[in-house]
Amino acid sequence: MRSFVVRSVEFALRRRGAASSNRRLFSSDSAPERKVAILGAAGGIGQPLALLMKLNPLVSDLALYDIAGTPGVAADVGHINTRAQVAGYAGEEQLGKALEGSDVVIIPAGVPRKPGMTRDDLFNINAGIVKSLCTAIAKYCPSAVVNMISNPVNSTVPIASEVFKRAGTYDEKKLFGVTTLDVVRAKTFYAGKAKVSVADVNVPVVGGHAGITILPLFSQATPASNDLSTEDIKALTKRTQDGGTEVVEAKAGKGSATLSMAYAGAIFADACLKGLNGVPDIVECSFVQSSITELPFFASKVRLGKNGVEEVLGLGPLSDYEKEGLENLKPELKASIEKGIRFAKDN
Ligand SMILES: NC(=O)c1ccc[n+]([C@@H]2O[C@H](COP(=O)([O-])OP(=O)(O)OC[C@H]3O[C@@H](n4cnc5c(N)ncnc54)[C@H](O)[C@@H]3O)[C@@H](O)[C@H]2O)c1
Ligand SMILES: O=C(O)C[C@H](O)C(=O)O
Repeated sequence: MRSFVVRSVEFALRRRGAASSNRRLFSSDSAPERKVAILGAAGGIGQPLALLMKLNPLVSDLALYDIAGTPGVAADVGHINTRAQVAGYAGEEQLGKALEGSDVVIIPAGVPRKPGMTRDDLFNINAGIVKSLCTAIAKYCPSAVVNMISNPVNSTVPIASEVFKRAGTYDEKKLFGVTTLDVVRAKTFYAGKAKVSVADVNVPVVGGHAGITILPLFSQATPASNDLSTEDIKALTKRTQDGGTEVVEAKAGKGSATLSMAYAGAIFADACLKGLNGVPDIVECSFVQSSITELPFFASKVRLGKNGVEEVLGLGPLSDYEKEGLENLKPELKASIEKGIRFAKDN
């Protein structure tokens, strides 16, 4: 059972982007040492994400940090017989130790939505949490790649950029808003509707990570489907945009997506690690500093490499419906970005 689970996860992770010649190079025996820290590791996302990162053979050290509860999570996950050495850190006084030497820091710390809330309603609590965690990152591991999961991502990423700028450590190539869950959802919903194998599907999702700022580009979905009507595409777009709310409502007050988010976070962190390790042609969608539109941050396909972002890829050809969606999302995304920047400057 153990080897089946580990091999399945290893296979799934390697299948995504690593050429077969790289498989041996990045097996657990010869992969470079890589430390990954998860901040918020005792939470709904943090715990399953800790499990998935412990199963990733590219991770040599896994630091699990939260305000409380991490010694138990670390003891539990640490008994799994895979490569990563696990350590739990609880409380602010242990944050520095958790971060020191990290190559990748994943941040799912903060409060999740309840039914009736928008992601922006989380701003007042999560902005301060993200600001203090990023201040510590700037101090203890200024060169780390940062994967921001905490909502509202459209504002928390700009907050992080301002904190790093103020500390003199900002490297735009190393700051990522994790929008992989939007891609995961778009792939699942498209495969179901187009009746194609979900394992073969690709759908870029651009813009941001909230409501209409999430813009799936089904006109670029592969394999292409001629069977989908305009109404089908509109319904798929709306379901992808409302995917988070669908989960929040189904959980009825017990939080938002955790398991699918942990999966998405593990896929994105794995892509970052592969990029750092020099695996070629690693492309994922992410919310990054960007000049492909007039907005300073934007989610699009990004090529990952040894320094983080190697190239921010363009939008490609858009349908008229997508062009309209792009124009509609800009005012909301701009306001969320500016709100984050203002918060960081004023606090
Ligand atoms: N980017 C995405 O696609 C996406 C998807 C799902 C959820 N989220 C967001 O992720 C965040 C976490 O969601 P969750 O369901 O895991 O919530 P949760 O409440 O289950 O867990 C959050 C954890 O963060 C910890 N925490 C709070 N303040 C902290 C601090 N200062 N330092 C370290 N840890 C701290 C809490 O103790 C808790 O363990 C939310 O903001 C949610 O909206 C983002
Ligand atoms: O919807 C949420 O509040 C959580 C997350 O952003 C999601 O997309 O599931």
